Amino acid sequence: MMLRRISERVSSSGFAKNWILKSSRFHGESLDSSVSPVLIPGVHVFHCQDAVGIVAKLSDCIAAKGGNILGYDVFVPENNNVFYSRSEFIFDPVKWPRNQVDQDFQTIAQTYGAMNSVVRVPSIDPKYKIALLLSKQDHCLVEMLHRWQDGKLPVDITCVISNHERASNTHVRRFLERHGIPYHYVSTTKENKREDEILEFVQDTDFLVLARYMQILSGNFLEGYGKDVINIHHGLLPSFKGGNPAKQAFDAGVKLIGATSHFVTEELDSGPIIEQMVESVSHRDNLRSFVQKSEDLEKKCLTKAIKSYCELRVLPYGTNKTVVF
Ligand SMILES: Nc1nc2c(c(=O)[nH]1)N[C@@H](CN(C=O)c1ccc(C(=O)N[C@@H](CCC(=O)O)C(=O)O)cc1)CN2
Repeated sequence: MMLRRISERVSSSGFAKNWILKSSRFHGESLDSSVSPVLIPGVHVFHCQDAVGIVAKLSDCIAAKGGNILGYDVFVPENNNVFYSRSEFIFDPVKWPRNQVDQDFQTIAQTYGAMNSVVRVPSIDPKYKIALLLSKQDHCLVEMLHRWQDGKLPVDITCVISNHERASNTHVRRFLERHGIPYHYVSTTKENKREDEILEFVQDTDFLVLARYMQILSGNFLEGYGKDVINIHHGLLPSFKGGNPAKQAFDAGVKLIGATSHFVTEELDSGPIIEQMVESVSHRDNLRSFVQKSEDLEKKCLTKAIKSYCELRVLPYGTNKTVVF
């Protein structure tokens, strides 16, 4: 399943929510780095069959190497004998070298036959490499680029691919050129979606982001790519799948509109949901305000989903759901 890819990646980088620690020291310690260690943040996510003592084992693994847990989320669903956890901790990489962190957690993962066990140390591990795909509208892309530029999106953007051409003097093209990010115009037709060429461009990425890419990706493409693809749908799924969800919602007389970020599966707009955002609408709204409100929601929804994914907050749950810590 697409979501299993998360567990296949040992590391990536990103920042734990609400604190970005370049380094940290325990209270009362000397600031002289030759005396007190520089502590760096790490994140670990774990998914296995439920059993007694998992939290004790995982927290002892961190404490035994002098690590200090700053946050710990656990989820054990009702009537489902599975265990999910996500821990945030700081540690001294001199006392607990990066590869040893992986080995120590892997030993526990083997003990429990874990389905997922992934560690990430933002200040050491390479950032996720992503490619962005879009069609005509570029408001989601621009939002992603600006947040990336502000350092709020811990990724490396390897390229932008679009089935719509953009002149070299446009804001998007000028921004990409300034940052050395290639723009690939891959025109598509109903008969030829040129997926092989797109696959070539994205082979070296960790995951893909569809930022209003209005072409349905084939099962062959998704299988050939073999890693996660995240989409933003400008509607509140599962309602209003497909094209023009804002118009569908307007015609339906809804009082809430929304945006949904989800994993891409072969079936259109049906993959596991990662993030949703909503806003009230009323009889005073028209189609234009529906579209404007939807676009504002989808920009925020997509960037929050990507940030959560990069921070290892998103885990597969059941057949078509996610746990988002
Ligand atoms: N396999 C998948 N591919 C894509 C998904 C997905 O969930 N699974 N999400 C879409 C994005 N999308 C809505 O969010 C969407 C994209 C395209 C269409 C559509 O009807 N496209 C037409 C062509 C439209 C055009 O050329 O302008 C089509 O492909 O026939 C609906 C919804 C991205 N891909």
